[in-house]
Amino acid sequence: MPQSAQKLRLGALVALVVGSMIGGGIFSLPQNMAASAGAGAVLIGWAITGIGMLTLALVFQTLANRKPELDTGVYAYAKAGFGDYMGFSSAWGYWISAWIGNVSYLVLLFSTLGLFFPAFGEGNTALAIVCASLLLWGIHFVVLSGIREAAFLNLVTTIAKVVPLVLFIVIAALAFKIEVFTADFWGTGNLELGSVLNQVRGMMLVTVWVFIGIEGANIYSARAERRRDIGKATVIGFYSVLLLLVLVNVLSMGILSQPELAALKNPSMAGVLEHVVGRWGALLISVGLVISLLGGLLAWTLLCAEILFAGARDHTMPAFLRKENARQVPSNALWLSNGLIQLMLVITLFNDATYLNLLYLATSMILVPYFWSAAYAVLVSWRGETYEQQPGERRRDLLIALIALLYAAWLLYAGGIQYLLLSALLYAPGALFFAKAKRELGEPVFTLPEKLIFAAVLIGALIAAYGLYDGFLTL
Ligand SMILES: NC(=[NH2+])NCCC[C@H](N)C(=O)O
Repeated sequence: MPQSAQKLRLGALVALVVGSMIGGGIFSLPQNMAASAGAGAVLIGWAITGIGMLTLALVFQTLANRKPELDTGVYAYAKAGFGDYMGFSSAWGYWISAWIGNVSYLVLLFSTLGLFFPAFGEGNTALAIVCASLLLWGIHFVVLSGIREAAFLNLVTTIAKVVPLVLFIVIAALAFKIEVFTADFWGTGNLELGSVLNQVRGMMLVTVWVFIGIEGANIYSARAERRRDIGKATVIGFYSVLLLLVLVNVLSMGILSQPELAALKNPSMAGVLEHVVGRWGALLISVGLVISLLGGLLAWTLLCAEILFAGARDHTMPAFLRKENARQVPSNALWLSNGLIQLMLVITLFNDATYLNLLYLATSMILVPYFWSAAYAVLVSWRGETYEQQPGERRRDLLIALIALLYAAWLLYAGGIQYLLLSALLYAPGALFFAKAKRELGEPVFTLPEKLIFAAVLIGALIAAYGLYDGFLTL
């Protein structure tokens, strides 16, 4: 929640979008992708992601231009298009995704330190969780005392993440061997991977994870100097980040084989670079990543609180989340978010959940807000209220929104039933908050269609709870 009065220009908005997309994901991409896909499937997967994410970026652009009054974040689209419960659920899902994402950042941070201090292991050992908790509460009290994101901090984290990325790409391009890349191109040599369709499905959640943050400019749209720049920044940010991601991923597959990549510890970019240049490569990536993650933790902590706070202000969320402390920090929202991060860290310890498991969960939670954003863009261009003079543009926007919607639906399918059920388990308790907010307004909680939807979520949640108890589901 950058709160200075200064308005953001195009350059600053691009930096905001790119900065919110590049956090931890790219640094672990080589292993995360190889865990489920060979080179051929990776190329197909990136093609699907390229088209799908571009249409989603364009959806955010259209909505920023056509619906300027909806500037409180992604959930406002769902609420305007599909009613209060869908709006609430989008805010709830986005918020959960944001704080589970932070849990994954903490695990990745200590996994990175684990490359040098084995006691931290993969970031989920007892020692790692204790230290992660200390860091969590350190950040908590710093934010409570009123710190905001500062331009200087952003500059430092941006340099820290971009320098190692560019260096990696240059060195990896020189070390790239086409024989390595094409050996077992379709992953048939590794029976665990399954069919090509299976491989593509398996890598989909990772590709979404690395793009989370693409909606960043929309969330801060009230602060843009020119409204048109929001959409431009989103699309420019999309292309730059896509290029970096594909290069890091594809070049790695010409350095180590799929099974070798899949066996790397995260952050796997460190392992790949170490293989080429020796130990300093791992050190360089690790230093960049640790700084990037610290910046990311701060940014997403502020955002977690901001989502609940903004929701409480327009009565989507219960009123107690509106409470601010003397320093104008939404303190209840902050305590709730970080309290749940702490709980999740403990669950991570007892479930041996890894960074990869956590990012799958964080990503499946964000699919609902993305889905409703695309659906709302379909609705806006279908109804055509703001398109009176531009039938051609309306047809184009409708087509793009439909593709984005299809992509979002494919993601729900590709993510798989396990994560759908786990998401239902996390969505269901939201109803308590929703009901509280509704009661504060003196309104009935659910409309009839919403009752049916909630019933479906509840059934999913019960199956998931039983599955976790029985052991047929894990994190
Ligand atoms: N802490 C979070 N919620 N992070 C979500 C953003 C993930 C970001 N795209 C990354 O690759 O790291």
